[in-house]
Amino acid sequence: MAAPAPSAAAAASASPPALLPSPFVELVKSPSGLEKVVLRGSRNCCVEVYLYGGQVTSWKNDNGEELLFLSSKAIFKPPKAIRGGIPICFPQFGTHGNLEQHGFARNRFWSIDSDPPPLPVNPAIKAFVDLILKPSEEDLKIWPHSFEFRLRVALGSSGDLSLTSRIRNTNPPGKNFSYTFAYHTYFSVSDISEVRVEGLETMDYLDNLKAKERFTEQGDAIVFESEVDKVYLAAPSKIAIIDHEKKRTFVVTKEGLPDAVVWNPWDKKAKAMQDFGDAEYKGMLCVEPAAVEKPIILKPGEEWKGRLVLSAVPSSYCSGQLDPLKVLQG
Ligand SMILES: O=P(O)(O)OC[C@H]1O[C@H](O)[C@H](O)[C@@H](O)[C@@H]1O
Repeated sequence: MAAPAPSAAAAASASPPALLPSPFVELVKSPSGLEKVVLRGSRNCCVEVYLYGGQVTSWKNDNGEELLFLSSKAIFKPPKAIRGGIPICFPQFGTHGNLEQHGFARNRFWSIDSDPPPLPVNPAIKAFVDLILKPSEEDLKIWPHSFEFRLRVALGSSGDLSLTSRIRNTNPPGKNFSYTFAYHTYFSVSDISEVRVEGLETMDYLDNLKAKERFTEQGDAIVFESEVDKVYLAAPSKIAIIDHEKKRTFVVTKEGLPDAVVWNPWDKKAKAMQDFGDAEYKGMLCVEPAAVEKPIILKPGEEWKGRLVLSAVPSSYCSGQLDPLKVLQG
């Protein structure tokens, strides 16, 4: 049976400087009392990751502009997941199973992993941190599987943010497990009605607002005029979110994650959420690389890897010069 994951306080006291050897990586206490790791890049580029949830809550570019949405009403206290940034949905996405919505990884305390198994060296990485989550005795009662979930959060020298998840089945022989997963990424946008998403045209999707019924998207880029909650199936590895007003394009690259969820709660649902401002739906959009339709199955000893890379590039697309292929092929 796996040892329970240490609490945040234990993780901090067990964090000698050797755990965070780089001057670009720092463990700090936030005003809420929760601990976060700060990754610093060139100029004002910076990423913040809470040990609570293993959750990225902030990603800033060279100019110090925030690129992720974090609600002004976010609650930084268990058992609620933090509203915004990049919550990790594991071992269940949404209501696709018997666990609580989006699983439990997003409201558990992760630890800093001082000795992770190696990942391919990427010379473009400026600063990174490795976190780990193992199930506690309580977790094993609700999901009776032993696992090691390793998460690397890395800030590239050009300001790209990457998240690499490695999930290993550490059950005894013969005990497979299956799970669904998502990087529930909240992007900050200037005005949702000025945003369009490219890469999901003509894709099939399950509509969460219509009892998960399957439909096919039309041929145009996706725009937003009302509540959206769709799981696009077998989506391409690159998706672009084009913010006309900000003249900014987010490029989302995903590996090992076939699906992509698109969510905006719009006005009515926004009002119903305790940890979300009534009008905040106008300034956010979730595009979530995910594995939802076909659960991932791991045998004991097997490891799965799922990766997300985010970059924010200036766009001149408001001038009508957009070549979608350039965006989608990088
Ligand atoms: O409120 P939460 O549990 O964080 O879920 C927020 C949203 O997450 C996903 O995008 C789901 O597709 C939505 O159905 C859900 O409403």
